[in-house]
Amino acid sequence: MRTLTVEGADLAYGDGVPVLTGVTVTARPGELLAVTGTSGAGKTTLLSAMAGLLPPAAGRVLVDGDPLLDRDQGVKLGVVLIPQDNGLAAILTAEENIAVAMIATGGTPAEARRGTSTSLEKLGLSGQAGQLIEELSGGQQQRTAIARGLALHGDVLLADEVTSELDAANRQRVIDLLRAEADRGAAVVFATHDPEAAAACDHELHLADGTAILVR
Ligand SMILES: Nc1ncnc2c1ncn2[C@@H]1O[C@H](COP(=O)(O)OP(=O)(O)OP(=O)(O)O)[C@@H](O)[C@H]1O
Repeated sequence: MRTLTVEGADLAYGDGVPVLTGVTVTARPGELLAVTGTSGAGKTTLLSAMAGLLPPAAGRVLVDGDPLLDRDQGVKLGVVLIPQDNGLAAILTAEENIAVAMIATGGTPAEARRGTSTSLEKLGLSGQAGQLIEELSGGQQQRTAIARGLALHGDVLLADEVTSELDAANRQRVIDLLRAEADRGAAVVFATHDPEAAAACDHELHLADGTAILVR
């Protein structure tokens, strides 16, 4: 299992003013790290950098001490991102979305079949396996994206606002599943607006006014 470290990172889009400056934080195997902050504080920006999608303007993102240079390398190193906008293909079914992702990351068709059905079941979506994403509710789509993220068995799991459209029971189910990922040994980073969800994590990094402070 791998440790992801952000070291003195300034994060910006193009030549713009940095969204965050001097971010230093470590996501450790077996732990849940909440990333909190108001809308626009930079949670997605930080998770994008942790995924290898946004190279820091200054500082570094390291996976087990090696610089993370791009998303392809992130995927190879087992850094899984569940994006805020779910990132699912609308014209594929729930099970196809998961199977495609598993096969693209080296799974065999048999593993993809098993992994798809197990992960959909964990999210209470066995009955929706064959439905097109565009036919699912917002919360069902969000749960499908989580099922896909879990099926990839990442060493690092980055979950961006993945409970925003869920009812209380499903929100708790997802928090329990993220905890189970940490118990499996993954380093889990969970961006959330929800104070109760943040309280369920081992540590909390709070983003405000362009800086990141580890409050717990
Ligand atoms: N692709 C982009 N290009 C330029 N600026 C961006 C881009 N994406 C985000 N930003 C800016 O970066 C800042 C932080 O946005 P970000 O999406 O990281 O916040 P957030 O904390 O995830 O917000 P929310 O809780 O609303 O999802 C905002 O001011 C936003 O306008």
